[in-house]
Amino acid sequence: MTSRSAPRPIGVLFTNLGTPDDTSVPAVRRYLAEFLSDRRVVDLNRLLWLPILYGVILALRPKNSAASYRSVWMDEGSPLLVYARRQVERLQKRVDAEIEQPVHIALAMRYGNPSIEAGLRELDAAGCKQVLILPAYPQYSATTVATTFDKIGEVLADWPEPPQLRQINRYHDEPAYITALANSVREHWETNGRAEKLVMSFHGIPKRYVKQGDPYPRDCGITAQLLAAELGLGRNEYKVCFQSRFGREPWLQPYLDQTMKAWGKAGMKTVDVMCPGFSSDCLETLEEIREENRGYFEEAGGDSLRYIPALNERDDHIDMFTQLIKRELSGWI
Ligand SMILES: C=CC1=C(C)c2cc3[nH]c(cc4nc(cc5[nH]c(cc1n2)c(C)c5CCC(=O)O)C(CCC(=O)O)=C4C)c(C)c3C=C
Ligand SMILES: [Fe+2]
Ligand SMILES: [Fe+2]
Repeated sequence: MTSRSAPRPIGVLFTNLGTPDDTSVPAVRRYLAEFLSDRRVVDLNRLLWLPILYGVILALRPKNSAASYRSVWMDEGSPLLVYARRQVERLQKRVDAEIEQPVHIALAMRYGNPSIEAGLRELDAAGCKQVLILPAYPQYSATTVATTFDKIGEVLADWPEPPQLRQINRYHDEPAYITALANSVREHWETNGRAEKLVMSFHGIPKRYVKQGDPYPRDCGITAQLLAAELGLGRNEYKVCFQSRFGREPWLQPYLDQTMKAWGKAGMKTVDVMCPGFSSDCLETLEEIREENRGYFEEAGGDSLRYIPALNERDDHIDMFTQLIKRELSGWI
């Protein structure tokens, strides 16, 4: 520091995927159009994909998706955004208490609002010349993390003096993250007892992306192994599955929906399902797991699928983010 004036604040851009602004069909269509036009998400040739996207998907899907969003919407808005806001609010308090230098945390979503541009402008207005990017995805995938960095680069390409940047690519094996996950499972077991199996369900991606080099399933496997070891689970006591398949090509397997149907049919009575890849509850956990997959399991003969909530604004989750930020800011603070 060359000047003796008050130190400049350091910025943290805390990001997640994004969600529609409301549950109307036009708002969901707007969100899906932005999301599904991203080449990192759907990499098909534009001449092939855009007619399918605009002619078929955006004509049909928003109506069903809007109904699903309505079933999970909270008084304050979309769960993903509500939990992300709470995380940032709590994290800001913790960072203020633990780091002497001012650190300003801004929330931004890759698609929709608050946008990446709005988040970067908020940090700029606060005087941040150094910014740490923290995508709230524990496991790296080009479809989530890389596209966030792409968007930040795209926005900053128009700025005369972009801030100095650092980025966090993943935190899939952070001891504090594994501990927080294990705590959430143990608390669930204390209240509900233990089901016959614990399922760790991760969002899927097309297998083809993995063949092209996306390391995402490796990150998921490491999280799962560390968590199983922390909980003392044997190989037959848990299973890793992948959910949220989209389109016709093969995605990562085993598929959660097929597993739930098969287990219900085979006579299993209870199953606990958690989603260690989702830092916040959202449509994919609250609707797809707690409603849709519970239906598959129970209709096939199971008694109950019990969903273990995401880490959301838990203290141990905020502790983990605080530790991560402190470590990644070393040399700046
Ligand atoms: C089309 C391909 C998709 C890829 C690849 C993909 C990867 C991916 N997504 C998440 C996290 C989330 N996805 C969410 C919703 C969602 N995902 C897709 C498609 C792909 N995701 C769609 C079309 C949707 C929208 C909902 C729907 O219409 O079914 C969400 C929830 C958003 C919310 O508003 O609550 C999250 C979170 C990860 C982690 C990931 C790759 C690892
Ligand atoms: Fe997704
Ligand atoms: Fe889904």
